[in-house]
Amino acid sequence: MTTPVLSLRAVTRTHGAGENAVHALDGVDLDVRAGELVAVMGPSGSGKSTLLNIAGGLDTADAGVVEIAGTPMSGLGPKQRAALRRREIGYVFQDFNLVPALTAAENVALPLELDGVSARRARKAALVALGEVEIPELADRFPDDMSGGQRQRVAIARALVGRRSLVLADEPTGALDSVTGEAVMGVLRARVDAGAAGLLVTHEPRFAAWADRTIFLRDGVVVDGTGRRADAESLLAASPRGGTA
Ligand SMILES: Nc1ncnc2c1ncn2[C@@H]1O[C@H](COP(=O)(O)OP(=O)(O)OP(=O)(O)O)[C@@H](O)[C@H]1O
Repeated sequence: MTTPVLSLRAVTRTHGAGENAVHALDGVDLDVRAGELVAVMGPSGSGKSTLLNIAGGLDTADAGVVEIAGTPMSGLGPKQRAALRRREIGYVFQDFNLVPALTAAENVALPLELDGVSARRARKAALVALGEVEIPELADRFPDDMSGGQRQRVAIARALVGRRSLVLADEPTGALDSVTGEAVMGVLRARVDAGAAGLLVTHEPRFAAWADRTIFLRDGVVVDGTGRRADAESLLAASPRGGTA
């Protein structure tokens, strides 16, 4: 079997300390392979965003191992980690995180330019990505002059630009009407079918149905259908699309 693009083993993350300690993740095992989209569901506060942040190198685990394409995150210094994030990982945030002073194309080109790609090549790649999310005509428009759905598409184009191998999406359909939400899922699914690995946090079963499998978090633990801690083997094996781990 190929090396997973994302691999988590016994990952634990506690926020705060002492009486206020919150075990946001408690012994999580997960593999996501190229061509696979995994949905993460669970109640508010169950650790979904923490899982995504750790998978994307925005937060670090207290214990356990996180590997991106076989490279342990813990072995990288801050600069190497930032470079890995920019090159390999696309992240769609709940609140878009677009830079208001930059146009759509400039927002999308930004991660490439930060990585040393020339402005011309970065713009070209940004226009391709904006075409993929079907808003090429908005390339020179600023975020404040767009609808929520259009802004979300820009955010997705930014996560997809430059062929990232791992796409992490935290409620990417959150602010959208259902038609636009389905379209966004279609874009994400297409990129995964083209070879990326995808991890999607969603509250909505109809969006999770686009995934190859769904894992459920409760109080920082991956649970099975009965609410008990899921055994690692069932978690690491892919099941049919829309199936549960
Ligand atoms: N920076 C932080 N400091 C302290 N506690 C935190 C921090 N970030 C998250 N938590 C706590 O960790 C737990 C998991 O939070 P997380 O945001 O990962 O949950 P979630 O499942 O994404 O929730 P939601 O669906 O509401 O976004 C929660 O109890 C939360 O209050």
